[in-house]
Amino acid sequence: MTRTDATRPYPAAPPPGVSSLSELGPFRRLRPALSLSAVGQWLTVPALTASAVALTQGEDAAARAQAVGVVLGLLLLPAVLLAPLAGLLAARVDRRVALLGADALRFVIVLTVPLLDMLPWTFAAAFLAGLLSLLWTPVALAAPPALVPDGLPDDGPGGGTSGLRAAARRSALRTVSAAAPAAAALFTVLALVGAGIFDGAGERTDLVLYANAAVFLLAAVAVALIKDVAGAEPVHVPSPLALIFRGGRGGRTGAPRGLGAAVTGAALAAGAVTGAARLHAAGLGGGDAGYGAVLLALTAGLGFGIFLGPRVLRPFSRRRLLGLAVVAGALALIVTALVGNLPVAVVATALTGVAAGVAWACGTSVLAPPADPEAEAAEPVEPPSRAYPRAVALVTAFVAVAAVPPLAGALGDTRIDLGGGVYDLAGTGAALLIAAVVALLAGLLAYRRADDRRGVPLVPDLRAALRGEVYVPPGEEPVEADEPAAVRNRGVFIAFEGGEGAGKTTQARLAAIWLRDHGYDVVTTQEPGATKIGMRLRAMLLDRETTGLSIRAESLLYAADRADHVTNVIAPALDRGAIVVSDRYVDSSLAYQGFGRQQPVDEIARVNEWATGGLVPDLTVLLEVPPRTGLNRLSAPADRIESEPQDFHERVRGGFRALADAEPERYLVLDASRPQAELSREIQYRIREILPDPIPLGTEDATHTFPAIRDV
Ligand SMILES: Nc1ncnc2c1ncn2[C@@H]1O[C@H](COP(=O)(O)OP(=O)(O)O)[C@@H](O)[C@H]1O
Ligand SMILES: Cc1cn([C@H]2C[C@H](O)[C@@H](COP(=O)(O)OP(=O)(O)O)O2)c(=O)[nH]c1=O
Repeated sequence: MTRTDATRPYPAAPPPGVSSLSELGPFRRLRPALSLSAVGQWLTVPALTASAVALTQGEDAAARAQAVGVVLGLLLLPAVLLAPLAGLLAARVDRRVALLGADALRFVIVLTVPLLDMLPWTFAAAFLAGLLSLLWTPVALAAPPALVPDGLPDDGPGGGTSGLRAAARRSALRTVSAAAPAAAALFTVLALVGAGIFDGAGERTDLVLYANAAVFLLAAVAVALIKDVAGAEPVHVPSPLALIFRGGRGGRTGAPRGLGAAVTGAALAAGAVTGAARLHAAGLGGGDAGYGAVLLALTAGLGFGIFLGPRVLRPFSRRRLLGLAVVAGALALIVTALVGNLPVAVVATALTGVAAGVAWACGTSVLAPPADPEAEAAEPVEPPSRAYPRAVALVTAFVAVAAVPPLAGALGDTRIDLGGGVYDLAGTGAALLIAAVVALLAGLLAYRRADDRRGVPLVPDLRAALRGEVYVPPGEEPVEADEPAAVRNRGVFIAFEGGEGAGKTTQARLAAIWLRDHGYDVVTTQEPGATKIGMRLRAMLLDRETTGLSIRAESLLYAADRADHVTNVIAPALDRGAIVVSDRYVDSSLAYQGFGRQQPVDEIARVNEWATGGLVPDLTVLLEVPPRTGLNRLSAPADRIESEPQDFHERVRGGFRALADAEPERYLVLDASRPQAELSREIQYRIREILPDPIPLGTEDATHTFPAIRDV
């Protein structure tokens, strides 16, 4: 059996020479400095929010809520509107100067907030801090990989310079993300200390702000002490709005079905909690410490969810889990909204965080795998496959944090008479409830769109997954191999069709390589002649010496080849969960023997349905090329069919087109005169939509092997 480790391209042990990242002195020194900056960056969020609340102390609830919304919105606004500008700046300025400058400026800005003690300056500080974070983040993510020297020996997949750079990039990402719960914890501690020392809310907030400024100062000093942060190089930061505008299904981002809805739902739930947390916690008697606890629950939950995403309920489809996670997160948010108890709100928020993290992990790793993992590993900042979901998450979170607090203020507290008693629904609770319902709808939409086990009931599917099994609905148990009519497979069947020289063989091969790189069990095959009998049939069919073969006999011989092919190659592979990529299938007979030979297409379709037991591809890629262009591409002497006149090939082309037009959702029609690389990228995007989870995840535990990978 062959084991593919392609989904885990980085070896545990780095190559000799430099055996781990921690042996790189500059990297060792930079990491704590970046950690400090990142903690400062995250701490700014609750610190400035608390400042806005303290500065609006005498005002009514709506004005305070509005101030919170403005601070949070301004913190995120630069990332939404000015991302490409930050990329340009980051590319112009020396990395060390950029890191140092961002920390020093943030030190000054945060320090002046308690000194000036004015709401407009708190707002301005939020915008400026957001702007500097936008500049700092791409530089901080690009700096660690740049510290790995060129030319390290490459003694394995992912080893050497490129392997260590990828590891450094992931380490930088972890450093920045892990700082969020650390900052929330620090804020909670500072709030508790402040509450113990000071009576006034203003002084307590000042303590947090001074501490925040001090963290930035320490970070700036730490960066200043490092001499060897490499210089600048181009950093591309795509505009989130442009990405979303272009995005969606079939857009250039190639976002698969359901991903946008899922990320919107998850980010809405997380953003709404972040926006409402300060006021909601205060309403529940929690003050700043309660606020910190909610933020800690959310951020730690998110991190845990991202870790859990690929590991939880392994036999369960990740695509199903994606929508379910969003729904679960929304339900937890409803609990936060309706139950007026701080510990319950903290626990429910942790669950919302975990669910959002699981959704993110499922969405980005399974639904949007990188088209070219190696190229993405080399990306200094953001893998392109993540750019679209990240843009959706950012813009949704922006809307949520900015809109939920003023919405809560506008709704105000409501007293509902329940007959026997009264129920008090806080304004924040009502706003969270609205956000939760929208997130719930987004989750249900994502579930509908991304589900790859439609028709399989959810509860038994979940129960089986809890037992570590894949649920097989009654009546769909594996059946005898010689009965293609009853193929009950879990795999995916992709056919490549088109005229002579269209590039079917080339693209089928490239698609198979790509799929294998992602750990899928792939069987590549072709018609006619994939089996022993098939080879003899192929010889008869294509030999130019074969003369006088009747059209019906020709059709039946192709169908006979296909029947053998399905029974002995395609069906067994699909039954074991493999992805079958076939160069030609039934459509070739319909196009060549039907349209080309001008025979009744429905009769040929009937014969083929019987021969194949009705097995239809999940996706047919039709490569369209003018017959003359295609035939000119071929180098070998023309076979019996290729030697047919031009108008025969024109009819074949028209036939393929008619078949695709009749069932557009099952076809991907491409102009095959375009460059190969472009075509294969489009094919990959489309294939992603129909991919199941990498089945080895489940099977691996049971068998400790991946299903065999073989070419037929
Ligand atoms: N998009 C393309 N543009 C130009 N040449 C191509 C393209 N795709 C394939 N080819 C070339 O055309 C020839 C036929 O390709 P092949 O994949 O064997 O076609 P088919 O299997 O459809 O007959 C090969 O030499 C291949 O390198
Ligand atoms: C599968 C199939 C192929 N054909 C023809 C098309 C091709 O000319 C030939 C298959 O030869 P092949 O060399 O495999 O063609 P290509 O590389 O273009 O895919 O058989 C039919 O006429 N009917 C069919 O059902």
